[in-house]
Amino acid sequence: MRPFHLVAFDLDGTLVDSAPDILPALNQMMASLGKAHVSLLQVQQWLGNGMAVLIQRALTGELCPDHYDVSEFEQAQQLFVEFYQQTNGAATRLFDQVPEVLARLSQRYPLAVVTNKPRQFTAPLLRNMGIARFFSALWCADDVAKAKPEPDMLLALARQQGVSTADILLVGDSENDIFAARAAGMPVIALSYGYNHGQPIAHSNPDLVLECFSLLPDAISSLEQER
Ligand SMILES: O=C(O)COP(=O)(O)O
Ligand SMILES: [Mg+2]
Repeated sequence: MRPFHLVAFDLDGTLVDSAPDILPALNQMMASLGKAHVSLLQVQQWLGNGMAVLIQRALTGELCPDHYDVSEFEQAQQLFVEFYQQTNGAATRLFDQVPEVLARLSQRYPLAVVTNKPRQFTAPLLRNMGIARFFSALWCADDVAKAKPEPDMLLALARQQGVSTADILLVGDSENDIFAARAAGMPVIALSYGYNHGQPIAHSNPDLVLECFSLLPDAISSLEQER
């Protein structure tokens, strides 16, 4: 039995379903550039690698956007930032049981958010969803050199909090969370309901896969028992 010292959460697809606000912002961007609309399903499959990659995926229609026009991308990014500022939080919803479980876990562990979302959208969204108060640390993609799947933000969190990465549990929804956790030497639990490029998250071999957030406290206890 070895307790965790901190629990870190991914945001999009783990705590919040944000695709319903990202979709209209992306489609306003596409319309402004004279391009065809994208679908909710596409957005759900393209989320997870941060804002720049999401925009490149929308512009090319491809998950691995090798070739895109750099000046069109820069214009698109400015447009997306402007439009997402207006939609961020409007239709985004917390997944089932998120505030209840965070309230319970926060009695026991310091909690953190580690997200590929830019900070300018993350901080207001956490406040708007009423969950900012549960977190004592926040690391976003633009706070570090490389976003997840690189481990930069997980290592920065561990350094900042003076906690070994092996004593931090990451909770995420995407292979990017699993790869980052593995590279940082962190145990990781995955939620199966989030965004993972249309693939089952079990394929990325997290320590545990859960179907709903309410199962988290018991799952954390069982991982602690096995350590
Ligand atoms: O912005 C994204 O693409 C995903 O953000 P996340 O790391 O909170 O899932
Ligand atoms: Mg996510």
